Amino acid sequence: MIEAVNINKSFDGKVVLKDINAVFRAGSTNLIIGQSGSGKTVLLKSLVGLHKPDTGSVYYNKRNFTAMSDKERGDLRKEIGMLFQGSALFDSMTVEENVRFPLDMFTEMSLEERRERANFCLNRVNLINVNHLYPSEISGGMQKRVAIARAIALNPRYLFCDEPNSGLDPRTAIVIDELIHEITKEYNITTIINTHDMNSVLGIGENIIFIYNGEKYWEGSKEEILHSENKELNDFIFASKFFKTIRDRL
Ligand SMILES: Nc1ncnc2c1ncn2[C@@H]1O[C@H](COP(=O)(O)OP(=O)(O)OP(=O)(O)O)[C@@H](O)[C@H]1O
Repeated sequence: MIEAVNINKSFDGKVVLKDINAVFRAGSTNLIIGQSGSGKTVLLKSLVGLHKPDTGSVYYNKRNFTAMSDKERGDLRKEIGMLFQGSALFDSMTVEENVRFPLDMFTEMSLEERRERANFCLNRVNLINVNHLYPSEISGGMQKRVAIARAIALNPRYLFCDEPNSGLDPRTAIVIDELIHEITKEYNITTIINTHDMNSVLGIGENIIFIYNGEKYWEGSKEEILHSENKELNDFIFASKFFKTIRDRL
């Protein structure tokens, strides 16, 4: 579980996050949604320690991350997997080397053990016989799977995903969402996902937080979101004609 308590963040006097309180549960896909510029990325970066909140604290399973020394924070980061926008694979490394990378960096495992673990993770995301290929030789959906395999290589307790299905066709996007959801359940990971994608919201939104102008305006599940009375949330989700039609039929 990750808790954000009274998080405030400004840049050059411009308030970007206002008193955010949120609980992100283990074994759940927790989604942060909101329009462009609402503060989702700044919140995600504040949770993971890439931004220091001006005030407020972040707790990882009751451990106060904000108050930790650099060394303690560094140790805790080994429990965190990250899935960046655009996969962020290393172009000059093969698929297997990409997945092995965190194991090479942060473990004392032998080469054989690291290769075994990389293969286990690649199998888990249904990638077989592509170990020797380079990222440019595989599809965008496969690149995302490699990035997921790399993110779970160290057995993370926490997984952060920034727009995990950006750039993918709708069908592949659903496959990637479902994979993240399955892995979250299987390993009881606290997963936090930044997204604009309403398909993700309705597919895997177990706990959804809606940010509007840096404030948390709404919180609920995918079952609740289509029935919300919150005007700003409705303006956001029903900006799409498709979802408006769905609501009108409910
Ligand atoms: N390092 C920074 N310095 C100054 N301002 C910043 C910085 N990072 C973000 N901001 C500002 O904070 C606001 C929120 O940005 P943020 O990237 O969190 O939005 P977002 O909701 O993630 O948008 P998007 O969906 O487009 O990625 C924006 O006005 C942005 O310009």
